[in-house]
Amino acid sequence: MYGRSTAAQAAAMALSGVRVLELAGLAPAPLCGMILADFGAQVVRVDRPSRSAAALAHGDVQARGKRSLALDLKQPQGAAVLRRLCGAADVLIEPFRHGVMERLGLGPEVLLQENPRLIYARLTGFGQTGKYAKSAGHDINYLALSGVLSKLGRKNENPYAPVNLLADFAGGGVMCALGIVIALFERARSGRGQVIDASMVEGVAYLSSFLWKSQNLGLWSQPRGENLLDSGAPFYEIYRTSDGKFVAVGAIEPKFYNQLIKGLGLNLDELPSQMSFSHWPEMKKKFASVFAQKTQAEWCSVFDSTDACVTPVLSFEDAASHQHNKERNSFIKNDEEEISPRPAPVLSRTPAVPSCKRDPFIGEHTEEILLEYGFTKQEIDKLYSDKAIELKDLKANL
Ligand SMILES: C[C@H](CCC[C@@H](C)[C@H]1CC[C@H]2[C@@H]3[C@H](O)C[C@@H]4C[C@H](O)CC[C@]4(C)[C@H]3C[C@H](O)[C@]12C)C(=O)SCCNC(=O)CCNC(=O)[C@H](O)C(C)(C)COP(=O)(O)OP(=O)(O)OC[C@H]1O[C@@H](n2cnc3c(N)ncnc32)[C@H](O)[C@@H]1OP(=O)(O)O
Repeated sequence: MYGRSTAAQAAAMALSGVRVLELAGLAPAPLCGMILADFGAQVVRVDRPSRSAAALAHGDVQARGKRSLALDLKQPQGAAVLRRLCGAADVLIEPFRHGVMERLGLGPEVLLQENPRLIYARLTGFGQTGKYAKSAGHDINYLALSGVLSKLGRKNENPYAPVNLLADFAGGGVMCALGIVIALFERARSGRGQVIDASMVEGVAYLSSFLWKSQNLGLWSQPRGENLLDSGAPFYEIYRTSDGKFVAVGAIEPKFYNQLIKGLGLNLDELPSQMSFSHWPEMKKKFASVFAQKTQAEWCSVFDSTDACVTPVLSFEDAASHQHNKERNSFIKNDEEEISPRPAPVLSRTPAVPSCKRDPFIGEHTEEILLEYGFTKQEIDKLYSDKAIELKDLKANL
């Protein structure tokens, strides 16, 4: 576990040389920037100066591999700095509601006119147009509007939002990163940037294409929580074990189902057929009573070397130390001993090399970034005295 890579590998990462400006936002944009940084992009997070309450309340925990520049965009000099930075950047990630950037004089027309190669990624909940474009919202709202939330949940219960994983991160952060990489790929051919309208409603809806396009297969013909893959089936369910832990069962195909039945010590010939929907509730009760007779570890020793599709439901701590995950170095540790998932997927020649350094403090790299982007020391001093930028301030994050 926790393998480290060399500087040469870091320099050879797939996105090395790509300059990204990420305007600080809540959960999805930081993930998007972190993915790009993990795969080698030079990501600068543009923070509000830490004097403001909004900056203090930020608490970004997805800043791995990024540097921080504290810039007051509400000041004309601050907005001018961002325009100049965008002139030399490849990607801008913008996490505000539609209209915010336009009010600051930093809309796509302005920035793309100055740098036609710029990829301007607008990561929002509802997108740039439509009735809700200017409304506030969070993951749960986007998930609801996509139609997906209506499918999630147990029988006879209200719909259930699985933390903020689906809209914020999968449909938002990851989908936006995909859009950026696609646009970078296209730019290599055309030499031109473009605007990405990454709506989390649409991102999560797109992720759910299988659900939409499989409706005619009868997979979703029952009410929520009574179908094959939404906890209706006894062989696609989570069961409690005798030590209060859980196992996940996903024995869909008959050959795997047979192994499940064998491992549970049941006799296939004495059970209703696997796909007899009307027997599913009764079968769930039977499976639950059998699983309750052994501990999680005991069930693992029954099923680990079979194809019954039974796995332990692991805590974060147990996941990081599980033999399989350790064998693949699936979790990494940074200089502060924090454990987190290794970037995925693994590229054979140019894998991600996540930074081991602690996250940046707000404004920690303001000066070095501005110098790197061609600002003179005098210009930086002037911006500082005008309070348009903030320099390293370790107190801000203590
Ligand atoms: C479910 C998730 C949300 C999870 C959030 C949690 C991760 C965090 C929420 C609370 C945090 C904790 C709390 O703060 C207490 C602790 C604080 C401590 O420091 C750290 C630990 C904490 C426990 C802390 C921990 C965590 O951080 C929390 C638990 C989501 O769904 S996230 C997805 C949200 N949606 C979007 O991102 C879609 C697009 N964005 C929007 O729709 C809006 O931005 C949004 C999210 C609705 C917010 O609206 P808001 O009115 O606030 O902003 P905007 O309209 O976009 O306008 C931005 C304004 O800010 C100005 N501005 C921006 N940058 C600068 C700058 N550099 N300088 C100056 N000004 C700037 C900009 O000009 C806009 O101003 P105007 O409104 O005047 O135009």
